[in-house]
Amino acid sequence: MMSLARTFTRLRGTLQSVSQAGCKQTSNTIPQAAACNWQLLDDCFELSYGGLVMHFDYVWLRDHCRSASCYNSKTNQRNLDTASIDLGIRPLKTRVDEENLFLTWPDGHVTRYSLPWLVDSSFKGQKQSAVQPRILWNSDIYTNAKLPSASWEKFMSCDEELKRFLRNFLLYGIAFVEDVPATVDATETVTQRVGLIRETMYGRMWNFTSDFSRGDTAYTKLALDRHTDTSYFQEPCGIQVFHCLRHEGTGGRTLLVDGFYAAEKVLQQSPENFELLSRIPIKHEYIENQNNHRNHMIGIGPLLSVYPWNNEVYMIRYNNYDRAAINTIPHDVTHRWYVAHRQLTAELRKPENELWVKLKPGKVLFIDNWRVLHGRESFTGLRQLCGCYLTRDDMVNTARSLGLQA
Ligand SMILES: C[N+](C)(C)CCCC[C@H](N)C(=O)O
Ligand SMILES: O=C(O)CCC(=O)C(=O)O
Ligand SMILES: [Fe+2]
Repeated sequence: MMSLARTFTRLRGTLQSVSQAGCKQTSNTIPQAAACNWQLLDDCFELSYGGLVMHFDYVWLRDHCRSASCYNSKTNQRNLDTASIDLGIRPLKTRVDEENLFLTWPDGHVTRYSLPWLVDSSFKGQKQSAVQPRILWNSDIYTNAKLPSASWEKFMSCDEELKRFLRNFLLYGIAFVEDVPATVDATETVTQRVGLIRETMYGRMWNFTSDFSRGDTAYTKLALDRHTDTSYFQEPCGIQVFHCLRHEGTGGRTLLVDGFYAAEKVLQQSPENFELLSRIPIKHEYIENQNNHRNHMIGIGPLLSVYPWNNEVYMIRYNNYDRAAINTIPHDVTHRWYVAHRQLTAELRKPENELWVKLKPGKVLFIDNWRVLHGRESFTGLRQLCGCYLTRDDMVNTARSLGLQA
């Protein structure tokens, strides 16, 4: 027997058309309405609008009803119990005007969707643009952009200055504030404009020298190759803040490399390698048994975390020091993974991709630890570095509150 839904197969309409349940096939062609066409397909609703052909699942459409009974617009939360929707639901009536789509459901409930909202909320609309617009850089691109540092006084008092800073930070993954008093307190104050401090086993604010007070190479005078921090967390810290309060000696420059620029090169040259890096979960580990610090952290995730619908990278974990035994894949895949890792490493190590800066008292560096790798040159003498980690959610939250896309 033909289901009721089947009778709606290929019902179609255009702007201002009204189709009735039971019409086997309707096709309206109002000339001025070319901008909006719709069609009730067997398994989804097809909408052509704003230059896009979009497909909406019927359950999705019922689930996204923003009427007062289905959605609390004061709290912006769904009231509707999604599990109560008939999985075979179809609208009985469809109507479109200049700005909206109206669907009438079998129980008489009417849902109104604004057409631009449907575009924003559709899969096609999402695929059209990056979740996070970025400018990928090598040393020349970054240097030629001549990005101004923010200045402490203005940064603390003026939202426009904070907005400029965050816009650059979101685009490039690094940003500086200068003229900050060379104290831990002022460093903490400056970070609080951006987001919330993420306390870890290293503390809230840290202030360290090469005294090996903790069981990690960071607490020595040795060079550190490019890496991301806390790759051994299930959710690595979003932002790293560095403020060099003191250095009486030589060396100790900071190395910065855009991990997404390197990942993009891998994608262009070898999609298979990119796929291995984005699909294969790898463990990172932090084991500390020293000076009464006992920690064992394990984080599992691919080197490149990507959105599956567009391959956009949103996080890189790259820390060869902290990478744990690879036991998540069989040996043949392991070998292919090493080939892919070698290609990513070669890109990350190209001298033209390296940005070297000497941190000085007063100059606070913010690093997107999900994107930009850092390292340091070996050094001599007393060097004191303070800083903290910040949560990424709260940084983008601040950015959104200032009207930035993030
Ligand atoms: C920044 N601070 C000195 C506190 C900690 C350094 C942590 C270093 C660790 N190997 C990692 O890469 O996560
Ligand atoms: O000493 C430095 O400049 C950075 C060391 C480091 O990588 C870290 O603390 O995370
Ligand atoms: Fe580090």
